[in-house]
Amino acid sequence: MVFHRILDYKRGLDFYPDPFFILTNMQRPVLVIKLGTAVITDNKGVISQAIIRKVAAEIALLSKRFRIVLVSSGAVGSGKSFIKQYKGTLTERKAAAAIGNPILIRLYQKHFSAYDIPVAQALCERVHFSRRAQFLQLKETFDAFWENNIIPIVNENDLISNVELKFSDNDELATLMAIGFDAAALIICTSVGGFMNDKKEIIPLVGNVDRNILGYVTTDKSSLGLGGMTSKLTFTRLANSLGIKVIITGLKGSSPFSAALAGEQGTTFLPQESNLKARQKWLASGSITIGSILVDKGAAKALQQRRSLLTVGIAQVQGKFVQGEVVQLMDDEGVILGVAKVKLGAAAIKESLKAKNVVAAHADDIVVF
Ligand SMILES: N[C@@H](CCC(=O)OP(=O)(O)O)C(=O)O
Repeated sequence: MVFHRILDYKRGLDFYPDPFFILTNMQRPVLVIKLGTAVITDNKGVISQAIIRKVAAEIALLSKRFRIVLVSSGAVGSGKSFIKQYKGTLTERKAAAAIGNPILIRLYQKHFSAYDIPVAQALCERVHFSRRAQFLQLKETFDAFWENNIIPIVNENDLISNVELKFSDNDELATLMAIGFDAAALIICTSVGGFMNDKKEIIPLVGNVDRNILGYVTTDKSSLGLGGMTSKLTFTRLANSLGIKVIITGLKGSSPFSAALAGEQGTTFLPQESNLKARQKWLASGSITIGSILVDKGAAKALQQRRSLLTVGIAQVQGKFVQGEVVQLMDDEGVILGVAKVKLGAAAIKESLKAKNVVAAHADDIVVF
């Protein structure tokens, strides 16, 4: 009976079990919350203590019902004033992040300690997701955090991330976390408070991130962070296609995350049914922005029929990737069809574009969304 109720809860998040019922660690679904730089920064460009206090208060409550992963940007913003004549070069950003991360984590430590909740810092790199063994280690450590009521606070390990190996932004990192942990929901907090239509009204519910929805995207983004709405929607689409609910929202009101989960605030993007196994989900989430392969109509059809990808069906190769890496597959209009772990690197594919029987990715290593 109890097990049945929890499963309902995980699937829909519409059904809240008795609040006095104590959930064991594994019964609590995973909830990933991502805070962008702009949303935690005040109008003087400083991380706001009042906002961190409010976030800590609500997460302290939610942590009784969920295993929380808090992905927080703000390291570069917290550290850049220490760099003389900061211009935002990659090296300066790395230095600023290394200075800012402990400042940021001290703030979280201070405000979570009011609820006797310790925080742990997890600085992640792309390799933690693109190598399954590394992700499984990260997973074990996070289980230890949750068993001890510790909140993991995740950010990119900016100091040693060079351009090619960087996450595109923390929206990507949060999405990879949500997919890797098969989260019940991913909440992405932005300063605009949700996804807006062309009249600047927040759309409360999106069933499918289709061309119509993508048509509302403007290229506006805050001057403080890295990720804009295009990146949010790209990752939302990926998470939805793997069965994860995404909510793009803001920090309005006293309980913004609960309001978002109840569908009262922000934009909820509904997940699709997903029968993919954990390895396939990992495959779908690994290294998704290293490169892309554009396929012709014939190859797109073959992929839908779960066949291997042959080089003859490839129209274009983008980015530098090597054998064994995971890349996006796109149709001739640039729509993402899925992902594949490639048997050949970008250069080798380009050399054999016209060859008939050269396999670029084996069917077992392809996930079509
Ligand atoms: N790792 C960087 C975050 C970069 C980033 O994605 O920022 P944002 O677009 O504000 O989420 C930092 O902590 O400043």
